[in-house]
Amino acid sequence: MSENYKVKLENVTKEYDLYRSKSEKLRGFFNIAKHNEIPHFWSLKGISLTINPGEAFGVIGVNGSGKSTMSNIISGIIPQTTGYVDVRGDTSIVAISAGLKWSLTGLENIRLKGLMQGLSLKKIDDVRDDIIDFADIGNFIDQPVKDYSSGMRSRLGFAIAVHINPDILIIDEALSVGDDTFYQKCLDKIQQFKKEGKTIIFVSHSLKQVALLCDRTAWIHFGELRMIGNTKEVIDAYKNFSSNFKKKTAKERDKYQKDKKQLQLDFDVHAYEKQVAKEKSEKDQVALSTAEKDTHKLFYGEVLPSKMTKLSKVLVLLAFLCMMFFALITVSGHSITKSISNPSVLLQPTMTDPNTGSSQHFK
Ligand SMILES: Nc1ncnc2c1ncn2[C@@H]1O[C@H](COP(=O)(O)OP(=O)(O)OP(=O)(O)O)[C@@H](O)[C@H]1O
Repeated sequence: MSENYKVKLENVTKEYDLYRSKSEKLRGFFNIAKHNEIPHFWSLKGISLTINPGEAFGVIGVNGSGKSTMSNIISGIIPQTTGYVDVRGDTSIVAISAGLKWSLTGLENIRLKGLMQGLSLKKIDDVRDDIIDFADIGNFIDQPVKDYSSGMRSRLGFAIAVHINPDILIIDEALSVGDDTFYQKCLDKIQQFKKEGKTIIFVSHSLKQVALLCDRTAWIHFGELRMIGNTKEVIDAYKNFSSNFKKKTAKERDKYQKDKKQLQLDFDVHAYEKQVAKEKSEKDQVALSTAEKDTHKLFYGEVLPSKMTKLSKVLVLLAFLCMMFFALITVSGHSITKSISNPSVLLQPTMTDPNTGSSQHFK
């Protein structure tokens, strides 16, 4: 029987290349940069967790710990670097920085998000007024979103996300910029969602809001899952960490953060894969070679390479050579068959006589 979950992550990592120039970016894309030339940062270092249907799931952690990276991977905005991601149902994300197209008006954004979610134009028209009512941003609905305040963007983003009826609602820090009245309205809507048995992923620095809303919570710490479980227990452990951290001197705090970030720069995904395979082999009592094969499939089976592979490099080179060949044929004026049977004629361009139309070779 298949497991009953809404979201499953297994050994999910996310690597960012820290390019320092456009030429580095280009070389990075074509995968021709020298080994270790471009620094890498591992925003996630192997996250495994499941989120159950109908659960309100909290995600907490210090700034830069990887919370948004994880929620963006779950919502499909960015791909993982390795690992298995299974999301059962439509997701809708409300985040301060995601979702709305800034050059479009509020109304156009409603249509766009609705269409992207697979709603018919009729269904979008049906919910449009509810969204406008909920967002309560007056005539600004006809203005481009770039002219909105952050609170107004948050209102519209939240209103759209909850009215397009997603199976999984992801809220990433989006309640922190609204005023009190709107915040209460959002809380009521989230509670209604919970009652309807929908799944909610709630990313927040507000431990009070997480405690109020979430059944289970994950604490992400510098790219790793530090703790997962009952919300109160996780929040207590996090508060304990924070109060101990505050007791350290500024120098100690700085060193702690630098060391953790360095571990994210030095993370070796191949060593991690080997370690996962070894643990799998011991746990499932299977040969190491079998576990290594399974682990490799789990890590890379559903991941599209973001850089050029050897095969794509060869294909691009072939396409380039073909293009050059046909360009030379055009310039030389010889026929394709003649050029293929004797490519050296490409070096002897012909000249067409404008009176007779006949061609002659240049010597
Ligand atoms: N596009 C990117 N390129 C390089 N590094 C990135 C990129 N996006 C995120 N990061 C890095 O990944 C790490 C995790 O970022 P993320 O936004 O997921 O953290 P967060 O826990 O949501 O932080 P916050 O609480 O401040 O919102 C950070 O160190 C960030 O600098």
